[in-house]
Amino acid sequence: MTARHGHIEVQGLDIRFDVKGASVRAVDGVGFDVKPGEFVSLIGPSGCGKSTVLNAVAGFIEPSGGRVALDGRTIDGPGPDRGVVFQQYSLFPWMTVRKNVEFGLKMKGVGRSERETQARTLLGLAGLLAFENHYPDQLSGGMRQRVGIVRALATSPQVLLMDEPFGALDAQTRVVMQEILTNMWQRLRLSVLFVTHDIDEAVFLSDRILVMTARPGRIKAEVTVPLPRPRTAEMTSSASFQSMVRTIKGLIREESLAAMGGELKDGGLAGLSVEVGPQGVTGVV
Ligand SMILES: Nc1ncnc2c1ncn2[C@@H]1O[C@H](COP(=O)(O)OP(=O)(O)OP(=O)(O)O)[C@@H](O)[C@H]1O
Repeated sequence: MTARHGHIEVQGLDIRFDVKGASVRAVDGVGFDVKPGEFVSLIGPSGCGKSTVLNAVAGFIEPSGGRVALDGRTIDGPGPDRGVVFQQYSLFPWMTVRKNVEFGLKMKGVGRSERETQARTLLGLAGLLAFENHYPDQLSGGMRQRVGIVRALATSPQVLLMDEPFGALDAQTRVVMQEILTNMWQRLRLSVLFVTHDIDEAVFLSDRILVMTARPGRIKAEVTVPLPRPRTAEMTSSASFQSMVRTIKGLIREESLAAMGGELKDGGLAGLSVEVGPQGVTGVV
């Protein structure tokens, strides 16, 4: 199945925030697109503006300049064509798993039996059907986040926007969740914009990775991931996987160092030299 909708276009995106009366430039002239059915990750040093870009595509933040569009229409607010998943599980604790998934459908006016069928189909795809009548606090973190993804998918969005969705999970659960997500994505073929700090995760999941500069965030590099699909855990130890991880790590390291240099300057430490010995930093002179 080929997706025909879900083309995200970001052109010349500038975003500034007012902080204590001063204008802080978070994102500066960012441009990229996500083709229908493509999986694209945004990665970069902390504070470079990844979440800000994603929030602009979600319609939660209004751009200070530039344009964000979905299928040719300028985005001017949140909408059911975009499902969003955050790191914090935002499930309603008083609703069962299935009722949580059905919520968006109910808001759209979908009838009871159709809601139930759609929710159960997606829960089955995520391996959660046996838990449909459980409450969120009866589930593990990984299961809760799977429900969060299913809930975001329930209204059949054209685009899934994910901000560090596995950031709160332990390493093993995270790997399993990545496999589940890549399997679900392959069946549904909707466009995904995925924000992460985890380079291995970005390479494992993505068709393309956009590496951002330190703040103000721009696109520093675009890395295409040529690994075949379906992706398997074994691929992560291949030479080409590891080489991509090294390349991206190098790009982010340059930016993290640049950002720290800036912070040192901002803190009035410019001009000082750092002495580095075999045990690490030994003094500031
Ligand atoms: N609502 C806001 N008001 C003021 N400044 C903000 C706001 N949201 C973000 N910022 C600033 O914009 C910059 C980019 O933040 P953003 O959260 O997008 O970065 P990020 O790359 O997602 O960071 P991290 O990887 O640490 O989550 C940061 O300097 C942040 O402090």
